[in-house]
Order: sequence, then C-alpha cells, then structure tokens
Amino acid sequence: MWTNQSDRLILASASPRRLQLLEQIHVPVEQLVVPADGEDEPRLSGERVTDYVTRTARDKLIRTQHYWREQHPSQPLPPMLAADTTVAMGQTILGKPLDEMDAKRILTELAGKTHDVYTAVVLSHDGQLHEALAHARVEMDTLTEPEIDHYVASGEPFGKAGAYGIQGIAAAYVKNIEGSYSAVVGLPLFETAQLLKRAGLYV
Ligand SMILES: Cc1cn([C@H]2C[C@H](O)[C@@H](COP(=O)(O)OP(=O)(O)OP(=O)(O)O)O2)c(=O)[nH]c1=O
Repeated sequence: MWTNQSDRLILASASPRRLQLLEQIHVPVEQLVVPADGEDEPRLSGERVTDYVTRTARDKLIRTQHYWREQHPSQPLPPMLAADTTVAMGQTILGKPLDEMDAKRILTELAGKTHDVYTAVVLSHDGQLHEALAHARVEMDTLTEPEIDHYVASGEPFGKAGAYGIQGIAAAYVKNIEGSYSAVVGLPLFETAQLLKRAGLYV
C-alpha cells in the first residue's frame, strides 16, 4: 500500500509496461517522459553489463530530475523512479533492434540458447537514492527462419531489449525462465516494492 498521501510517484520512463506494472501493485504513478532519442545508451569501454544497466537507469533518473526542476523551479522534488532493462549473452549486450535485419540477427543469436536479462531500478526520495538490480535467465526455443521472419513482421520486437516481448507473442518461444518475470517485462515488482518500502513510501 502506498503511504504518501500528498505525492504520486513520478515514473521517469516512456515505457507503457513499467506504468502498468507499477499500477499492478497499486502505486499511484505519473509518467514523465523527457524528450530523448529512444536509442540505447552507449557502453563505456570494458564496462560490465551489470554496471552498464545500473548506470543507464541512474542516468535516466538524473536527466528526468533536471527536467522536472526546470519545469517546477520552486517545488521540492517528488519521489521518482527509473529503470533500465538489458538483454545479454555473457558480456555481449543484445540491445533494441535498429531495423528488421537487426531484429532477425538478435533473434537468431538468442534462439535455442539461454540468455540473461537484467533490470536496474533507481528510486530517489528525500534526497536519497535507492537502487536494486534484478536478474532472470531466459531459455529461448529453437526458431526457424520463417518463424523469426513472421515474428519480426508482427512489429513486436521493436523498442524492446533483445528484440522480443515475453508478455506478448514471444511467450510462445520462451521455454523456461529462472528469476524475476517482471524484470524481463521491464520492472521487477518484488525489488521495486522493497525499494519503495525502504524509502518509507510503501507498506
Ligand atoms: C526482454 C523484454 C524487454 N522488454 C522491454 C522493456 C523495456 O521497455 C525495453 C528495454 O528498454 P529500456 O531502455 O529499458 O526502456 P524503454 O526505452 O522502453 O523506456 P525508458 O528508457 O523510457 O524507461 O524492452 C519487454 O517489454 N519485454 C521483454 O520480454
């Protein structure tokens, strides 16, 4: 249950999935989308996947805090949450597909193998930053070329890390998952609730 009667949570994200997931656990939430290019953040050289995903979530939060302060110069900052979801095979990141060819390349890489999905969540409240990292292992079925072509033509892979949506058609291709399902969809609900509780915003 949300404890803060005066403030809603500002969701620093354009993702409709993250909004839905927060609503699922009854967090009163308002989305604030800072104009961005929608492309993946560049990775620093030698940066570990877990560091990359955490840094990216933190950057999204800080960018949105700046934007909010510009719009509301004399008001205190409300609680704000950002997240980043990254799909990886070992230390190789399989980002959002750039086009159809790229989506096919990514799906060919994932087919018949197990990969990692990491979602980092960052929450700011009362001048403090709370962070969590959730992980899942996802086993993808083998996929034929016509299956991949058909899936890419559905449009579902676009705007999604790893070029698939487990909450959509891709559920038919996911053989097994270990770890947080909601982390794969974009926001790990258990870890998010823990962060909100730690900040005194949720009981
Ligand atoms: C693997 C997987 C990813 N995704 C989505 C979750 C994220 O929205 C997206 C990963 O991109 P992100 O960069 O984490 O998020 P985003 O660009 O959608 O939103 P924002 O940066 O504004 O918060 O991929 C699914 O919806 N289902 C899946 O199964």
